[in-house]
Amino acid sequence: MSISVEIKDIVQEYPKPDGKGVTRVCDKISLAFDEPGINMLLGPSGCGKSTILRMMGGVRPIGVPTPTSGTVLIDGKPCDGAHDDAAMVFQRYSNRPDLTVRENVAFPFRMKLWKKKVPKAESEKRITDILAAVGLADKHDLLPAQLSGGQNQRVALARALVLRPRILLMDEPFSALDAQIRQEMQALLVKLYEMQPCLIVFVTHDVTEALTLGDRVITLSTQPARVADDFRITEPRPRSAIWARSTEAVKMEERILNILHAANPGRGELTVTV
Ligand SMILES: Nc1ncnc2c1ncn2[C@@H]1O[C@H](COP(=O)(O)OP(=O)(O)OP(=O)(O)O)[C@@H](O)[C@H]1O
Repeated sequence: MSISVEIKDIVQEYPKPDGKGVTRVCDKISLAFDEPGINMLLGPSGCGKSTILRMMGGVRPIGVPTPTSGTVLIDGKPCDGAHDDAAMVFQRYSNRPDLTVRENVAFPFRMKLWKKKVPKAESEKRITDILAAVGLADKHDLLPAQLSGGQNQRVALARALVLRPRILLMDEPFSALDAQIRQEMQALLVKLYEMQPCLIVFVTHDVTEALTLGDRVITLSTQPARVADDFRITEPRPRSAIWARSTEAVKMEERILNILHAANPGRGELTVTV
């Protein structure tokens, strides 16, 4: 699987709520991703992480030019609107309450584009396979209200991955889950990534989550955001508790926290899970 995503000199300004002028949220952000991998994106609240993720997915807010300047290139071509290379997973799993687990996962294939692209027999097989991979084969005919938060997030993950996206954009997907379920979901994500490698960009406020999952950790500064730090982690996954307490990991943790604290002294939503 080959993939290249380049974010070049992105500036994003949004109109101020009182209508007087604009707020610059992102200031000349440049990032390049040229291989499958799990890329963690951290930064103080409001620095524009979701904005960047949406831009990569070609999702545009109504009435605001996005980006204000700069470009996002996918395989060298400008991404200036919705495209079918990326799938998104959000903190709120946004499953349709009136559809069963299987129908929710099948939902993308109802869209004309995917109906045309993937023959019915193939889409049915993919749905069955991904439901098994996320551990929901026996729950396929339940409704979202009959599932736990973790199970609902499994449905959302399955719905994103059933399309076999080259880019998976994840916006704090596990932050509403309790610690144990979150760890299970992290392990599941790694398993799914190994089965089907793609370019994952994963927004989190949790430094431990970044060090547990990331091949690469990118930290943004406060608004207007710039890339403050960008490093790789070569330790193979799954990463042990011994590694998490190693000098290498502790230094990485301090490196991230120093930037976040400098950006946001005394407040923010930082978490370190022990
Ligand atoms: N469509 C919009 N119109 C106006 N302002 C917006 C719009 N979208 C985002 N913003 C503002 O831009 C800033 C960055 O928002 P964004 O959600 O990208 O940040 P974030 O880093 O993901 O935040 P958090 O960590 O709190 O989720 C915020 O101040 C937000 O209010």
